[in-house]
Amino acid sequence: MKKYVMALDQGTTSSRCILFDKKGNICSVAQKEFEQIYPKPGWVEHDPMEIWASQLSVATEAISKIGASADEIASIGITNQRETTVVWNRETGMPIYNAIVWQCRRTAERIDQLKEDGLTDYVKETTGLIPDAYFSASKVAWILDHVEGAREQAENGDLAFGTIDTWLIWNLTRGEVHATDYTNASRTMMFDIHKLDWDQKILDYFKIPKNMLPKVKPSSGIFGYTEVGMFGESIPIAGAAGDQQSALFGQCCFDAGEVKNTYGTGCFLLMNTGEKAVTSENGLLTTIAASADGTVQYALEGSIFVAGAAIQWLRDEMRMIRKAADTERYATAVEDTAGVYLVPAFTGIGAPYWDPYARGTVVGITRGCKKEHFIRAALESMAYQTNDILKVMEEESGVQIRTLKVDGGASNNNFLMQFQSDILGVDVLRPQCVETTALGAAYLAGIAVGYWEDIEDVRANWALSRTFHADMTDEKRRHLLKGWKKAVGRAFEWVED
Ligand SMILES: Nc1ncnc2c1ncn2[C@@H]1O[C@H](COP(=O)(O)OP(=O)(O)O)[C@@H](O)[C@H]1O
Ligand SMILES: O=P(O)(O)OC[C@H](O)CO
Repeated sequence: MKKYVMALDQGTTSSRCILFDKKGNICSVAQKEFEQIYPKPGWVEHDPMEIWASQLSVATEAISKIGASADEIASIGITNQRETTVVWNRETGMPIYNAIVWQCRRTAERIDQLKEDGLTDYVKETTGLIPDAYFSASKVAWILDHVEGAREQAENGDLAFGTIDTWLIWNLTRGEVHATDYTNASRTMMFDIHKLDWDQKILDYFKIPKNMLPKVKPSSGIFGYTEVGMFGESIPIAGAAGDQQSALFGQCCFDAGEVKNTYGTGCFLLMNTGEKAVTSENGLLTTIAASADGTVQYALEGSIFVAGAAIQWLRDEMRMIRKAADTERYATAVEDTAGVYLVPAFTGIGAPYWDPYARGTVVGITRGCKKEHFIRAALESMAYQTNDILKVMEEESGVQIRTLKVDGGASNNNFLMQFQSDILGVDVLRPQCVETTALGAAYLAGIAVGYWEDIEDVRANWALSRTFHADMTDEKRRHLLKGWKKAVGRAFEWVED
């Protein structure tokens, strides 16, 4: 009997595997952090082999932890950090360079060139994206330009490109399947989100041969089967979606106008806009949302590059805290930040400003500034950045957002969620399961094989854990936001010559 659906959640800082049952309960979980490689300031890489090894080992661990067997697993759903780029040799299966991570800024100048070449509007209209080093296209071009012999090999058809979903599918099927889904393709800046095909003009511009690219499929459906020896039984890989689209699905935001915000390494606010691809004039992205019935749905997205990563920075580099959860205790030990603002623009700043040359800034420090104020300012920065996006989203979608569904690691922080509600002036809803990214992938894979019937079947699983109600005067909110606006202004164009 099929008891579980397996979700493989390959995030920016860790690989995770969760086995869910029919009610959406977590039955087993295994997680492993992996190395972040910073070869130069502003550059970020991962080792693709470590990503694959960690993902496989947590999958095996999650199964054995509860004594499950592979034949009890109905299907596998994959969800992943998006945009991160891997190029490998089809014959050997070996990457020709480290994965260039979504946060990496090395191709910022290449994107400046694209803008000078007058392609900004074309890229926006075709891909829904604002040209930026964040997306995969310029990363693939960088690898082809900098790895010896790579361009020639690519032209001969010897190389394959993939985002992390594609890399995992390739390895799970031992090189049988080279595929991605619509949501991941929509983050490459090479995919026409209206025609649902790779865009030849952009490929030509970056000199990327089309033969490197994976086949693009709906997010829910059979991608392939795991090789028998891997788990002792061949399991269908029946779902794949970028992690933010997967979280939107896992939060059951199936209808136009529904919104979620995920507080992970970065923070991503997505609104389902249904069959309509809403174009933003103010720094939001148009992207493809995951759906279970093969129809294409769209979303508006505000991407914040640094959220929980600022907390990791406090832990690992500043050594101010021992673990992320300690931030709540420090933040509530003081009344406010004593006027301190931290703008964590470590890798430039994303929506709605899009300045790749912005850098991290701390302002407002006085002699009385304590560690507690600093930590509180780091948490508050997530809420301020979210507010910047939510206001633009309301304006552009014409939808007034009254409640915000939240998830991701940092949504466990009660101080942050209360402050978020106060700053937005809306109710913040935290579900019982904040692993919605993995849950979304499980739903996509489970619906594809009939483990769940349809979206109505899974909607019943969504359960509220806590509502945070706004409790701040308008005057105080205005005062705090005014300070934030000034602080963000100080971070812009820091490293531009
Ligand atoms: N209680 C907490 N308070 C603040 N930040 C937290 C807390 N718990 C986790 N985080 C932050 O959330 C992030 C982990 O969330 P997760 O959803 O697992 O991220 P990802 O999928 O990007 O790896 C880390 O950056 C961590 O610093
Ligand atoms: O690893 P996360 O959860 O912060 O997500 C990363 C995003 O997919 C980047 O676009």
